Formats: sequence, structure tokens, C-alpha cells
Amino acid sequence: MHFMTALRAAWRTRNSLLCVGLDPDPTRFPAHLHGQPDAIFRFCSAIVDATADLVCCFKPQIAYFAAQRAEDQLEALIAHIHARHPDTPVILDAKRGDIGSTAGQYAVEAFERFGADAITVNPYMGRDSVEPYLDYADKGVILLCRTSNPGGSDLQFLDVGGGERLFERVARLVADEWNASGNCSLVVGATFPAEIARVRELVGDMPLLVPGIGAQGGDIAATVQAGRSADGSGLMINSSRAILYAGADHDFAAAARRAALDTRDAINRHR
Ligand SMILES: O=C(O)c1cc(=O)[nH]c(=O)n1[C@@H]1O[C@H](COP(=O)(O)O)[C@@H](O)[C@H]1O
Repeated sequence: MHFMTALRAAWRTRNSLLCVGLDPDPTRFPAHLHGQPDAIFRFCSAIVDATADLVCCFKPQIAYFAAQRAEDQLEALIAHIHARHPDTPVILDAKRGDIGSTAGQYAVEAFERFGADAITVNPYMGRDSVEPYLDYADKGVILLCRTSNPGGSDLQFLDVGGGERLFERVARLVADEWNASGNCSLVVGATFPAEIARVRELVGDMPLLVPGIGAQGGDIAATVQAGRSADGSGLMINSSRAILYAGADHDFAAAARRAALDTRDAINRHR
């Protein structure tokens, strides 16, 4: 199924704009998982099973798996989500960006090896570096636009002519030229609601991936009010650490569920 079709269905049937980010840090796992060879899979799959009915998508971050030599557990985790929660799309957060021939390999890795439904991509090497992902017309291509980190302003705020800032150019380029298959989305940080509103103005109802609530302190009300589309959806609002590490004991998955429920409801109050 097309990523956007699955996402829209999940927004509707789950009544949720929440994306749970899977950023597994073994030093923060509950004690009973320490030293277990498949601890990352066990931790993440427990969170997934406890929260799947509350989310519109999951977003595993590849660095947390690669750093622990655990790509096999990432493969198993995405296969687990597809098998147990087939209506929940998976975004592989990899923020790739390279020349076309290498990007082609990254696209195969994300979509064919890992079976992701969408990938985050850095657009700053230009169209030919993004095309190999766009060629998978039913997969989501989620391009960095206005990132949540403070240093995002260093480059993304540069005036590229006539008062237009670089992140605005990215938004316009993606909406007007790169989105021919309707499979593009943009990353805009929850820490910058004014820019979320600006991007929404530029891209119509294109879905936005919005990280930065929870651990990074972004304001949920301001994020939703700035970013919702005309029908009150249009957002994948990511929270990782605040949900994953809500509990630190045997009941960590139940604690994550409570945190996810609270976050989903807080988002829905402002739609
Ligand atoms: O592409 C992303 O997901 C992303 C973009 C961005 O601008 N800021 C950002 O925090 N992220 C990711 O979103 C997640 C945020 O995690 P928490 O701060 O723990 O909720 C991490 O996996 C980041 O890599």
C-alpha cells in the first residue's frame, strides 16, 4: 500500500497524530534486559505492542541499531511491526544524502532490506540525490526542511534571495517539483512553531513529520495549531525518549503506553 494511503488510514482509524520514535539506548533499558543478546528487539517490540493502537506510525532511528551492531534486530523489529500491526506504517529515520548511485543503494537498504514504508532524507545535495528514493513511488520520502535542533538555523535560515530562507526554498521545491508521485513529506521541528506554520502555508496539506515534543521541550498546543491541515490531521508528531523511558522497570511497556496515551490525547485536544 502507498505510504500516504496507510498514513491517512491510520490517522483516521486510530484517531492519532502520534509517531512513537524507536531510539533504543541499552544504557537506559530496565535491568532485566541488560546483557541479553536480543535486548534491543525485546525492548522495542514490547513498546510497539503496547502502543500500536495509539499511533499513526513508528519511526526507528537506524543509528541506535547500527551503533550496537544490531541491524539484524532492526530488520526483525520492522518485520514484527508489519506482521503484528500491518496497518501501522514504519519510517526508517536514516537522514541519508549522497550522490545518485550511492543513494540508490541506500534506497534498496531502506525499502528492500529493512522493509521500511518511508525514509528520512537530507535534501541538501539536490534533486538527483533524492530521485532514487522518489522512484519508489509508493514509499514515503521525508525531507529535512526546518530541523528541531538549535543549530538548524545556521544554514536553514540563510536568505537565498528576495528574503526567502533556505528552508522555505526546500518546502517550495518539494511541494512544486519533487512531489509528482505524491510521496513526499517534510521534517519541521516542534521547537519552531512559527516555521511549522510557514511551511504549512507553503505546502498545502502535505504531511509533516514533527519531532521535538517531549525530551526536546516543544510545545504540543503550538505545534498542532501551527501545523494541522484543514481537516485537523496532516502531522506525524514524534516523541521518542519521553515515551520509551517513561518507566525503568519490568513494567516499562505499560509506562510507555500511559505516556503515549497522554501524548496522543494532548495532541487531540488541540486539533
Ligand atoms: O528526522 C527526524 O526524525 C528528526 C529531525 C529533527 O529535526 N529532529 C529530531 O529530533 N529528529 C529525530 O527525532 C527523534 C527525537 O527524539 P526525542 O527528542 O527523544 O523525542 C530522534 O530520533 C531524532 O533523530
